[in-house]
Amino acid sequence: MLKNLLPSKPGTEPLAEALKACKTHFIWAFLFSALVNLLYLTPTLYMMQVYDRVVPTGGLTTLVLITAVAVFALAALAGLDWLRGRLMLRAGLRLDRLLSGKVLARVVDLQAKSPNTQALREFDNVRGAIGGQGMLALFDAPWTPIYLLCCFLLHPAIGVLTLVGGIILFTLAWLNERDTRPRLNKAIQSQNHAYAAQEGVASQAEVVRALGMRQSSIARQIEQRQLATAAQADAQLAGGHYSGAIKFLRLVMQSAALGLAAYLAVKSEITPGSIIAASVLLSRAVAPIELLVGVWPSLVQAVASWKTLTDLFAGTASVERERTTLPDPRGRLQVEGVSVKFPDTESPQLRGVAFSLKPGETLGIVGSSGSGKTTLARVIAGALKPQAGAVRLDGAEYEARDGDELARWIGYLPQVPSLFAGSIKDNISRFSTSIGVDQETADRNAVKAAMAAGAHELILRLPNGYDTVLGPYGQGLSAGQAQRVALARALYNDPVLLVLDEPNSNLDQEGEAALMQAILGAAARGAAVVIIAHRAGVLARVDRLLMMREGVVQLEGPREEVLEKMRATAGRPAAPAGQSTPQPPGQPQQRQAQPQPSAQPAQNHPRRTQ
Ligand SMILES: Nc1ncnc2c1ncn2[C@@H]1O[C@H](COP(=O)(O)OP(=O)(O)OP(=O)(O)O)[C@@H](O)[C@H]1O
Repeated sequence: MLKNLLPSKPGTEPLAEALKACKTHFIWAFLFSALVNLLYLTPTLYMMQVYDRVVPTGGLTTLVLITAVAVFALAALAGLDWLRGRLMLRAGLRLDRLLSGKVLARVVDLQAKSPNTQALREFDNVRGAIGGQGMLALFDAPWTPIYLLCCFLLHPAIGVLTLVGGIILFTLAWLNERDTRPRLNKAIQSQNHAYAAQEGVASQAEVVRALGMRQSSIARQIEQRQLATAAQADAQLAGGHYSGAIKFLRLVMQSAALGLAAYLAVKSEITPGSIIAASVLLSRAVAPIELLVGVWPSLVQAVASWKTLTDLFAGTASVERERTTLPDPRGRLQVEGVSVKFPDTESPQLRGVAFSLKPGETLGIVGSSGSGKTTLARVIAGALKPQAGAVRLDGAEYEARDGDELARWIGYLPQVPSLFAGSIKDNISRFSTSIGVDQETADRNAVKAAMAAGAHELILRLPNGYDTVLGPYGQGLSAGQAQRVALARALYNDPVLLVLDEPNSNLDQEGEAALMQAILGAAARGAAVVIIAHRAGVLARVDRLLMMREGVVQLEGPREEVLEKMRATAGRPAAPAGQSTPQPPGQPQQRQAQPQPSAQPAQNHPRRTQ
């Protein structure tokens, strides 16, 4: 089991290194635990001395002496116990310092359908178990055999009683583990679902209110919460039966030890001092088992959380790969046979998409809803990793550059602007002052990007201009304003590749003109620009057009040639029900089912890919 817990898969190195950095803390805490457990024998030995030496002889000097020694030993015990607790707490804090940033980075990098946004909570579970009683209980466990040996030394009968009792207790602890672990795992899962649902509703509270979904969302949350609390209660009840039985058995064993020792003392097989010592020794021998049963739920939760973290790190292995520093790219984009299939879907959303773009060229991507335009934009922006194929910038695969270094060269305006809580200037400069860029440089570049996006005047008209602070999710701007600020953010630091996903969906005429200027400006300085648009205006001056259909590139080539093909295709017989072909940009939408483009194989320009 321990072997499974040690992170060995590629990508989990930071976890292994963090554990290694805390190794000294663990070793010292373990050694101190050994001393603490030895010193726990003090009361036993003290009692034996008092009953066997002081009481029969009335030797008060001896009493003072052994009392002084016992007090000293107990003080050392308390000190060492405090020290080992502190060491484990420090180990937890060190883990936090070494790993919390990396955990957050991995969460951001995770490509899964439902990223584990609770990874930090999972990490806190692990830290809590290390800094709390859980690990100390594990360190105490190996001392059970030592106390057992002491019981045998006292008298074999007392040893046998402790051994039999220990075996019964151990069996109960094992049954407890077997019964409660699946219940606890189920409880943890339901709890995570309930928290995630609650966060989802809280972040969409306005929509929930406006759509009159208050009662239904509360009912759904209560249902999930009830499932979670029922699963928790079930696990607690199952654990409670065992801990109750264990406590009962321990008390019975303690009394049985007293009785047996008294009988042996009457028979003069042990000294009277050993009577109470036998009971104390027995309870020390079984205490770690009882303690372990008590902390078991938190240990199980910590183990589950550790496994989740290991999977998270293994699933994002490429983040910390060593990479050769490459020259600055110029903006030559190559998309080679890219395929994407989202988890839990039947067929791929992108299939063998291929095209290329030179620096300074502009490409418009069109296609009906759900044809895969946004998915392709996400792949080109480096936000989504394709399952097959490659995307290259100046010949180098995206993977060849570190994620942040790659993002430095790409400007991305997603379909939903996705601004963050913070000032407008921080949003435009991508919060770069938080990673050491000086404020003056960041401000200068933010203003430059806003000017390139034609958003400078608009921002100056806001109540606090560039210092206007946005709320969570960038609240505080109109949809059009947000889109223009997000365009400025995309243009920050003059990226060589610009990916704009429906950049004009919320813009007025002035905004659209500014957008056009920004696109032409970026192309003029040599950036490759990819624009996805349903509305024709912004595509009027692109160099090339690419038409998507059901995840496949249907047409691709110089704008006029593709338009001609689309017009020609639009004159063909109607498509089967449920399918539609987008109109050439700039043409009015037809009322009837749209005609299908022909399925002829590709010929010269424009290219046709199936
Ligand atoms: N996270 C996801 N999980 C599963 N399927 C997804 C996911 N995102 C998108 N899809 C599916 O991928 C397909 C392509 O979606 P995409 O958003 O790329 O279309 P689009 O062409 O941009 O549409 P629109 O013009 O409406 O924005 C759709 O069938 C959609 O249902």
